[in-house]
Amino acid sequence: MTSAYAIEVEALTKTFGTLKAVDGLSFTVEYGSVVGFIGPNGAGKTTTMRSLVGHVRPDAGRVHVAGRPYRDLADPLGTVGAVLETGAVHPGRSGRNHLRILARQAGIPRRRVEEVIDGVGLGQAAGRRVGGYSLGMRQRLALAAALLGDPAILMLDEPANGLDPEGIRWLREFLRGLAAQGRGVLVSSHGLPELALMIDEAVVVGHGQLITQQPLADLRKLGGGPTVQISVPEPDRLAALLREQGHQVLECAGPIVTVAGDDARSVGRVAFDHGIGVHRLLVEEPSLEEAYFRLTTGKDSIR
Ligand SMILES: Nc1ncnc2c1ncn2[C@@H]1O[C@H](COP(=O)(O)OP(=O)(O)OP(=O)(O)O)[C@@H](O)[C@H]1O
Repeated sequence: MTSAYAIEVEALTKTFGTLKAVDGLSFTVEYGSVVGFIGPNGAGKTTTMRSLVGHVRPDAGRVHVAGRPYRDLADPLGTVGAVLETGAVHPGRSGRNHLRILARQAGIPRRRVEEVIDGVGLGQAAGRRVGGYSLGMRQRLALAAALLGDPAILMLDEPANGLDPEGIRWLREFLRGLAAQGRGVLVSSHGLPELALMIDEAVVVGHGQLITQQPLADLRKLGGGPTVQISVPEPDRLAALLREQGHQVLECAGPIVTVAGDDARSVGRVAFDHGIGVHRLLVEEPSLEEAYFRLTTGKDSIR
């Protein structure tokens, strides 16, 4: 490997007319990790990914894959595989034929086609016309194409879009597997929760600028700490009693009292000791959705 980083974006800026699609953006992706590239629609994710594979010429900044600009790579297909759109496949061709044509054009041996078909679990569908493929199968086919050159770096633009829960689960396992083999993976999405179980780190962007790059575990904490939610017929009375006992009551809304921390047992005990019937008692873990919302509120950028 020629560089410590699979992907390195430094002070990238790209303007279309008067619109700054990407504005001084910097982040990195390490080998052996899956990084989520997350932001609202129009935040500049696709433009950044297209810059990384030379489809877009940056106005300023540095976009390196495996330590170099894409155009300077000796073996581009063997270095980085990108799934930036999934539409451009001849509908009358079978998935296998589509992959064979790509392989022939790139001087990749035919047997590799069967390997990638197996790798993405296209199975029987490989022999069928692409026109009849579901969105999930199209995604697998696009991934297979990106993997033809056995690249150490993968870039996927919104791969979770339109996938059912089964498809998302498959994608998660698949990307985790690629990272476990030491590959660096960048995967974009407009929501954080969708990627929660797939990624090690998140690069969050808004208006073409970096909001934060953090490990997933740290982002979770931004959603606030855990809370105990207790539903009772006398919420105001219970809230007062809890405060007397030193609990921090965060909210009293309808029948539900929300208490900071995760000590459901002692919250329940206060209700029990004072003869207050408990309808429901649960611990809410800090939510990624909340963290993402806090980070991006006011930064929606459909431009
Ligand atoms: N070729 C282009 N010409 C003009 N404007 C463009 C071009 N490509 C992108 N843009 C604009 O740049 C901004 C950033 O777009 P980009 O597609 O990079 O964002 P994104 O984060 O990928 O959003 P989405 O999730 O909607 O794809 C948008 O306002 C978009 O309309």
